[in-house]
Parts: sequence; structure tokens; C-alpha cells
Amino acid sequence: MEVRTRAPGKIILSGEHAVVHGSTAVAAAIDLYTRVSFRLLPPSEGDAGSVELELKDTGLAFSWPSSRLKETFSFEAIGPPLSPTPRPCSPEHSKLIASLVEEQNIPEAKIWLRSGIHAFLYLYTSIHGFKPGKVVISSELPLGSGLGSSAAFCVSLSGALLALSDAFSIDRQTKGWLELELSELELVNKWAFEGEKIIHGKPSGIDNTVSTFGGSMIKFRSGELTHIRSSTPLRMLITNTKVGRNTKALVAGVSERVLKHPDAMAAVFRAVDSISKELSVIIESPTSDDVSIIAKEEKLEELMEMNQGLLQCMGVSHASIETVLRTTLKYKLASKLTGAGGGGCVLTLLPTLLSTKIVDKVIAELESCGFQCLKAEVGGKGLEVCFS
Ligand SMILES: Nc1ncnc2c1ncn2[C@@H]1O[C@H](COP(=O)(O)OP(=O)(O)O)[C@@H](O)[C@H]1O
Ligand SMILES: C[C@@](O)(CCOP(=O)(O)O)CC(=O)O
Ligand SMILES: [Mg+2]
Repeated sequence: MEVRTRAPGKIILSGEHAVVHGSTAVAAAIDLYTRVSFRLLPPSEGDAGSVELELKDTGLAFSWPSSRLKETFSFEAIGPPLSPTPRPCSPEHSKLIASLVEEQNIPEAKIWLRSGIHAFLYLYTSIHGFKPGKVVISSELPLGSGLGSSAAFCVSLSGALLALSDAFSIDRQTKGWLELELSELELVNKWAFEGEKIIHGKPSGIDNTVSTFGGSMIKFRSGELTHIRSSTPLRMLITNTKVGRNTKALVAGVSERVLKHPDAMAAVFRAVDSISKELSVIIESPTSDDVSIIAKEEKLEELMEMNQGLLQCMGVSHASIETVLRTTLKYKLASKLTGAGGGGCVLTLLPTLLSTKIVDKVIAELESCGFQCLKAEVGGKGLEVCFS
């Protein structure tokens, strides 16, 4: 039996980084997905089989003989890798997994894949031990660009692994895409969070939570999710600066600034918290006519600009992001970085009454700078599962 899963990426409308330090953030799923297919392989005679991983986006495939996994994890200090409940990857466990990743000779140019492979091995062996199996992963999301590819990776992978484990009492004969029960989604989310810890270092949990549960928009603070309803659909342009960066390093950079300037950074995080709270109230506020829609969108634009200013204070903007901000401002459009920054993606609010002609002009100008504009629906389903 094979299981397929898909989990969405996300945009953060306000509160990235500050959310790691306890502030409120507002985010939504987007209709770009990471997909996983997984099947357990029957062991052949005289051979314990292998755990195989194919990463379609990079054209790379990896394989670990089950016997090699067994031998590595026989190290007494960590006990058996199988775990019925989500738990963090201990430093000893992490060292053993790092040695298994090391053996794979990942090309130097793709060394950033390491953390994802590390998270894969942790989740696989925690949920299925050394059982041979094959996992194939592909994504519509640009990787390492602020749209939550790491969370979509961990959620779709945890969902697929759990769907073929004893942890789920799901009817595997049902055809088509299924949404899981709340308790099952919660379990997936917890495992995915452990995976995100390996990739982000110190994640807030917002990305895996949005990717697991979906919904039109969410407010998130200290692990707590609240669904919010937008009274008018928001149109966002996503511009990928194509400048590569790594969330873990950016999150660590902000924490360093907190150590150096604790009072100033606490004030910055408080300001972000207020912005996110106000943003969520405005998003939910009813609109009756064009005048009220324009007033609402103007307030949202101002809050996005204020949040961007505070992200600059945190040291996570980038010259490429500033170029996007300047370009969109020429058309009186407000933008902010989304995700970890340092390059990656920028959000621009496209007001409801903005003509298609202007949108096309902005996109053409941004693309002439070498950026890539993405169109994505804001809000949507979370993790889905399909058996075949
Ligand atoms: N489809 C994928 N294939 C392989 N690795 C992936 C995939 N999606 C995510 N990753 C892992 O996640 C990392 C990117 O995560 P991160 O730096 O948090 O950026 P973001 O989450 O914004 O895309 C990659 O370096 C890789 O390790
Ligand atoms: C910077 C942060 O707030 C969001 C990171 O998102 P992404 O990995 O850049 O898509 C980190 C986190 O909340 O875990
Ligand atoms: Mg990430």
C-alpha cells in the first residue's frame, strides 16, 4: 500500500521572528504544496532492505541499508529510536544521524539539504524504526525562500509516515483526498515541529501549524492558534528575490541581537505584537462599500510598512528586499518581507480596486530586476492524505 500526502506553504502577514520570542503573528496557508509518497518495502530474503529517500526537486536520491541503521542506533545512550510520542532529537541521537547523513556524500553545492535529510532520518526512524521503505518528496514551493518549505516538508512527511503506522486508526480503503481527524492532525503537527526544530534551530511552530491545519487565516502566539476570518479576500503579490538564505542562521542572528540589546529588542517585539493584534482586528472588520474597503486596505498597508521597519531593526532585511520595496512604492504599493528574510520572498498588498494593468506593470518591472513573481491564493486546506 502507498500513501500520498500534500501540505501547503504559508505567508506570514506580520510577526515573523518576533513570534519566536513570544509575540503574536498572523499567517495564512497558500495553494503551493509539498507532496510526499511513501510505501513500506517487503524485505527480500537474506537482505533486510533499505530506507530510501528521493528528493525530486534536487534530482538526488539517498539510501540507508536497514542493517546500517540498526547498527548505528544500537548505541546504548539513546535507546531504541522508535517513539510512540513526539520527542525532541537529543544531542547524542543527532550526532548519530549526522554520521548517517555524512556518509551520503551530498554535493557541496547542495549542502543546505543536510538539515532536511537529518529531519527525514529522525522522523522516519522514530515512527518506523528500521523497516525498509521508500519516500519520494517534491514541492511546488521555492526552497529556502520564506514560504515555509521546511514546514511543508516536515508536515507532509510526518503525515505520510504516521498514515502507514499503528498510530492512526484511519480507514485505508477510502479513496480520494482525506482530511484527518483533529487528534491525528495534532499528532502530525507535534512530530513536524520536532522536524522543524532540526531545520530552524528554534522554531516558533507557526509554519508547521499553518501547514497542518490550513484555514483562511490564523493568529498565532506561543503555540496557540486562533482562526480569523477575513471579511474581504486579500490579494497578495509574492516576489521571490531569489537570494538564497537559511532560516536557522537568521533566527540565530536575531537571538544574538536580543542578547546584545535586550531592552531595545523587547520593545521591538512588543511593537510587533501590537501590529499583529491590530492587523487581525482589521482583517476581520466588516466592509460595506468601496470606501470602507479602501480605508481597510490603507490601514493594512501602513501596518505592513511598520512591521517591515521593525524587521529592519531585527537585522533581517536585505538589499534585494529593499529593491522590491522601492519598486513597489513607485506604484504606491506597500510591501514587507515574509518568512525569515535575508533575501527570500516579499509580500505586496494588491488593493481590491487596483487595475490589472498596474499589477502587470509592477510585475514586469520586478521581473526586469531578475526577481520572480508568484501568484498564490491566500488561505486554503492544510494536510491531506490519499491511499492507493
Ligand atoms: N522539497 C524539499 N526537498 C528537500 N529539502 C527540503 C524540501 N523542502 C524543504 N527542505 C529543507 O528545508 C530547508 C529550507 O528551510 P528554511 O531555511 O526554513 O526555508 P523555508 O522554510 O522558508 O523554505 C532546505 O534547506 C531543506 O533542508
Ligand atoms: C522567522 C520565522 O518566524 C519564520 C520562518 O519562516 P521560513 O522558514 O523563512 O519560511 C521562524 C519561526 O517562526 O520558526
Ligand atoms: Mg522554514
